[in-house]
Amino acid sequence: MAGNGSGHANGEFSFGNGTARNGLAKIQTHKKQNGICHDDSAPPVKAQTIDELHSLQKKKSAPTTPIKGTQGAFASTITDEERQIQQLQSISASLASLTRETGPKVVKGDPARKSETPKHVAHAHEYHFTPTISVSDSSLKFTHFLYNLSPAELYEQAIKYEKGSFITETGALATLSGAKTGRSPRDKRVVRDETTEDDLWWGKGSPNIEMDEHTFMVNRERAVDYLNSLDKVFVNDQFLNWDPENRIKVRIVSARAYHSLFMHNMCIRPTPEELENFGTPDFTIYNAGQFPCNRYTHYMTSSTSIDLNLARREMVILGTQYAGEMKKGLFSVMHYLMPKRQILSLHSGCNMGKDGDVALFFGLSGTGKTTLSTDHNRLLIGDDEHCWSETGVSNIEGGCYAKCVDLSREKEPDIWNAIKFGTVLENVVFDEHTREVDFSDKSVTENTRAAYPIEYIPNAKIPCVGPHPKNVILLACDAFGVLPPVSKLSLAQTMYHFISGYTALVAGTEEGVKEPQATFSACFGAAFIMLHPTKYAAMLAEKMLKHGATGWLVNTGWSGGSYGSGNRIKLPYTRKIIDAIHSGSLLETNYKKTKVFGLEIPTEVEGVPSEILEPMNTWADKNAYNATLLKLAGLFKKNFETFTNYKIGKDGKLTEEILAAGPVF
Ligand SMILES: Nc1ncnc2c1ncn2[C@@H]1O[C@H](COP(=O)(O)OP(=O)(O)OP(=O)(O)O)[C@@H](O)[C@H]1O
Ligand SMILES: O=C([O-])CC(=O)C(=O)O
Ligand SMILES: [Ca+2]
Ligand SMILES: [Mn+2]
Repeated sequence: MAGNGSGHANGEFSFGNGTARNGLAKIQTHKKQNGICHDDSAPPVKAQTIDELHSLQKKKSAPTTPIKGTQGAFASTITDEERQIQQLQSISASLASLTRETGPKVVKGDPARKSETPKHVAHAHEYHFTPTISVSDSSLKFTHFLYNLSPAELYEQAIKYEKGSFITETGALATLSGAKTGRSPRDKRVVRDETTEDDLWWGKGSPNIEMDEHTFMVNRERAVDYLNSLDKVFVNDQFLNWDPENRIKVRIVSARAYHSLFMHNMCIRPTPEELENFGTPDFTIYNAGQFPCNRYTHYMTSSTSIDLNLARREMVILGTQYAGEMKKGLFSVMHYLMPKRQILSLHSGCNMGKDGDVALFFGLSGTGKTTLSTDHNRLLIGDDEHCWSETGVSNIEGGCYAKCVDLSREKEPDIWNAIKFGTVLENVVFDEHTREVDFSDKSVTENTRAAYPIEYIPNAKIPCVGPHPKNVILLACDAFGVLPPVSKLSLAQTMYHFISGYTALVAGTEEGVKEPQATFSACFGAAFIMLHPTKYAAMLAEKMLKHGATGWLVNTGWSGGSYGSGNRIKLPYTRKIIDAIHSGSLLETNYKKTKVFGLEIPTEVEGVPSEILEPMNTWADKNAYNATLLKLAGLFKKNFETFTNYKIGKDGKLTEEILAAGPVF
């Protein structure tokens, strides 16, 4: 008040007609002077101190279910207090150091927030769990855990404690993933034991690099000790798979609010009721990504290690903070668990037309699964990971993970609009003052990403399930520029291309890849599959046959020359092609067969210049085109050699057909 007025006991101020000594209008302190006074007639706050005022600001989240036991005979008799204690025991057990055979002392809540806790909820923070054995200094310490925080709470944690966290102009949380801005497939390890020895795919081409159980425990201990040494850890209890019969409960223990918010967005978010009855998770991730693994540990070849133990149902992350490791680590787990139940797990996007026609979009990183499955005219079931069961398709995740490089509002409006409060923006560059994001800036990485809950896409199909697919679209980003923009595939060709999994890997998603290069990745996701590719291929063939799905190969890559001389096919053209597949009109048109690959290409597609449908037309140098075509065909052939000794399904005939469906030259 000093300098421009004087307080009055009743808190009213007004400017009168008189002039004060300093020449300013004299302040009158009378009540209600002809409406020129401030309308401050509300009663004052009911607080005597600042702390009390702050305690009024927050109220206890409404209990979602009344305390059980008051609901009659069918309700369980467990009290709120017992439930809290069970949760503490469960989390202490998760964080147990197994050599010491004891969990840490755990306390729910933020250690920094104790004084701010409203009186009436303070008791909740007093619940803690103390195990009986204590053998070292670390057991004298409490580990605070922040359990399934809301996005708003996670924003506060990130901004307060994590360097590189900022709110962007549209309300997203910009974060940095540290030194690693893509996955590290060479640092992934899988425990080889009696079961996995026989079940999993090992050896050449397989993503499963072995480690033994003991080494896993060494790394697990390292991660758990690191996490327990912190002031606090984040715990997310969530679900995978929208198919209620095959839902998996996952727990993610992490050190960063960024990781917790990422998984909040990417996994399925339980309702408060579901959370109350969560119980023991089916799978647990220990993300100690800020802390390296010990290079002197057996099997370790760098300071990064992502370790999967299927028997223990656990994953440990050391030495990388790239959040995609968690998402794709869980996907690997699903690639093991689901086929055991005769359910096919797929690295694909999925959407559905208004008439219930479902399309799958397979493709490696950067080929367009997210971009093309996010379609304003169709319902989005999911952008990256699905299951195909006897009852139809279901999304594994609760969110989308879109590439943001060169994102534009015009070309991808739904993704653009999803970048708002709650969305995690990884490694993007923004204006330091306005916080406007520059999506063309690749200073941190080319692999910039947005992770948002699926309901941020306006036409998301919730629950994310649908009937059996009608179209199976294989996306390839062909850097050689010789594959046609679209071709119709026979079942054998679909299998051939599915097993081949060709693309030009777009820079950035995997560490160390700076330029696009030709890649073959079985089932369009060799980095995530656990069984031999032919197992998934046989299931896909069987399902496509049974449900009459049509296969398509769509090149979202180069036209008019290879990478460097030609250009990437325009997104609006690809969208027109996809529209024609969905509508069924592409089945009606005329086709001709290409040389070498034997692909059926349409002579016209509405909205697409016909001359680009035949790649040779777009190349100025026809000899160069032919040479490049043969070069790519040779690469396909060489890649497929490793599969020629395998039988696909029970049918020897299909295997022969698949082998014959490759390039002939
Ligand atoms: N013709 C095209 N078709 C599809 N995408 C295109 C095309 N031209 C350019 N793009 C760009 O390619 C990128 C495709 O990335 P997208 O996020 O859809 O990949 P993804 O298959 O979902 O990969 P990931 O599995 O890594 O998430 C987007 O940035 C998109 O704008
Ligand atoms: O895993 C990632 O980082 C991104 C992704 O979706 C993929 O590579 O398929
Ligand atoms: Ca994607
Ligand atoms: Mn993916």
